[in-house]
Amino acid sequence: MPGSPALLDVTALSCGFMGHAVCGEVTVTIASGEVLGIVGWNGAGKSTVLRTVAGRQDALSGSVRFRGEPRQEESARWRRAVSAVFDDDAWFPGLTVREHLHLVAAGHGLAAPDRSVDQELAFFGLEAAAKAFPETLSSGQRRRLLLAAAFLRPADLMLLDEPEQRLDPAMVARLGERIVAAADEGMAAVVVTHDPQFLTRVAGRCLVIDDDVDELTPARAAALITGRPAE
Ligand SMILES: Nc1ncnc2c1ncn2[C@@H]1O[C@H](COP(=O)(O)OP(=O)(O)OP(=O)(O)O)[C@@H](O)[C@H]1O
Repeated sequence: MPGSPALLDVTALSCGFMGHAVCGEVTVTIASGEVLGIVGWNGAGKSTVLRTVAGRQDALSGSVRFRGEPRQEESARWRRAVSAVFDDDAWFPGLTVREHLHLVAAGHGLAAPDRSVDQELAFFGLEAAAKAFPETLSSGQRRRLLLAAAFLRPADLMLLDEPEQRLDPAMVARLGERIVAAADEGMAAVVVTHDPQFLTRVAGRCLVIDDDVDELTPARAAALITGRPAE
């Protein structure tokens, strides 16, 4: 809508530890329906930036605004709107895969929780593991469970840190389709990835994180991280 605020407005955000920035300042605006990729070498600061945007660690300086207002990481409004997947899975050891998803469905007040949970179990190929406890899952199955929980709940914005990690190629392709479909319905996403194919499949724009932070097209960013010239 003309004149309406961006969904997410990141301005001169400096991210790091103990007062030291790990990368250049980030300034970017994201609208509903946009998918922003983030790439960069190991240790460049991608996860630190995503965690800072999410409010999981304090910014050194700069701001993050959500729907035109300062993002308050502890507010129910922000947590209701934002679904995040980081590499820090934590489970209730006594709950099965299905029960974890039911917990998420109940927490977000889904109208038809049984059907929604069944759909995500099917989409993420977890039907056979529905009665398993997390500790008995493979690392890829645990990642599938994290993603199933993230997609089960409603979200206006998804923050995904290397979501393709540990997934088999068929699941990576399905995940890409799922992100694109969600964006087509208005969800915005920020996706950190090392996978050039996945990047160009899902992202409409891309930030390259380094001492300076630049915005490139996903095709150019994919060429950069694979070390070949862009076509
Ligand atoms: N808790 C921490 N305390 C201090 N420094 C940290 C901490 N976590 C990460 N760092 C440092 O911050 C820098 C950026 O780390 P970050 O995890 O954001 O990189 P990344 O781009 O996501 O890397 P990768 O591609 O390997 O996942 C690295 O030099 C890392 O050693």
